[in-house]
Amino acid sequence: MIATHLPLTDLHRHLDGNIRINTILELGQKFGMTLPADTIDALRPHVQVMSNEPDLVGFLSKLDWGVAVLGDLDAVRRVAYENVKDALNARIDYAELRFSPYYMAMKHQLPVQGVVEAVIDGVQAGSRDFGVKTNLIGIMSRTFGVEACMQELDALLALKEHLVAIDLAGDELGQPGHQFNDHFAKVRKASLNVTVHAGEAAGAESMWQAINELGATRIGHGVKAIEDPSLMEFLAKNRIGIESCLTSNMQTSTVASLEAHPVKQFLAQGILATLNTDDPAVSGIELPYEYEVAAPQAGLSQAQITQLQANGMEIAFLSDSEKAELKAKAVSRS
Ligand SMILES: O=c1[nH]cnc2c1ncn2[C@@H]1O[C@H](CO)[C@@H](O)[C@H]1O
Ligand SMILES: [Zn+2]
Repeated sequence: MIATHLPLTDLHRHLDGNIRINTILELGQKFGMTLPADTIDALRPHVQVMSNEPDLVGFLSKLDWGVAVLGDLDAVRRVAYENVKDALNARIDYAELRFSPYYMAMKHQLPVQGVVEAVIDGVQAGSRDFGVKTNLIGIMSRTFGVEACMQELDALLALKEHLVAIDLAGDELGQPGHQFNDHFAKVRKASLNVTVHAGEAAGAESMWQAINELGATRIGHGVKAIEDPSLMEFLAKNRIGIESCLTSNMQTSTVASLEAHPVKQFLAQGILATLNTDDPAVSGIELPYEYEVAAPQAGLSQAQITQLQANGMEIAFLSDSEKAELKAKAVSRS
């Protein structure tokens, strides 16, 4: 269950992994594109994971149609705006929405910095209209290599005052973190926070690299920490947050089952783990499902689930006063 006296956060949510199926259909039509199907039900298996994928890369291919229909910057703005409405519908009080402008720009060769501007615009409008507090995290999509990521980073840093952090996502096995040391030196110089997808497809060494070389203070997924007791200790002691995404981890075959997910051990160790969605539309889930169905299936007690929710406020990229304001609001409504 979700505790109403605490703010509900989603700190790991890809807005380009959360494009509504009917929006994909409408935009596909608008831009005269041939989609693999022309009804919601027939399109679903092309854009949503229906049964677990064999690996991360198989899972990620399900995001491709959503970004392929972004034919102009208005389409980007629409998708960003709808994401905030979706967050409201999921009862989220504070969302950190992340996006990869290069990936979103790719199919129709949109200007990458224009995509960043359109996302900022759409999310600001959504936040205002729907009353959900949001921040943005810029993603470098490692899948497309070192140079594309540098271009992507430059477009993001040009608008850095609208971002709270930079992330590295995509093919962790094919494009290991050490290739991105220079990129993250720039990120740190720009005084942005660092969160990195690590320990999802690759092992604990990828998490050590993200922390020690890239400067990550939070880790996306981090499932493989369980293989390294010294890393588990380090995460707890140094308050490195873990953004857990239970259903996603099953669908990418990172864990064999929810029961086998290490999030319980993370909490037992005192690690600041949190519950998040990853790619809601692609996974076919929302945050309440993760709290009410996935977390109990992962063997978590109500007290542990509430701990995960409270941890969201600990590791959010917010100032102390912003956190205090969100907490006071939650207490006053409960
Ligand atoms: O679970 C995930 N693990 C790694 N990368 C991901 C995941 N979900 C989405 N992306 C990646 O994030 C970018 C879009 O925001 C894309 O690069 C997509 O492949
Ligand atoms: Zn992710």
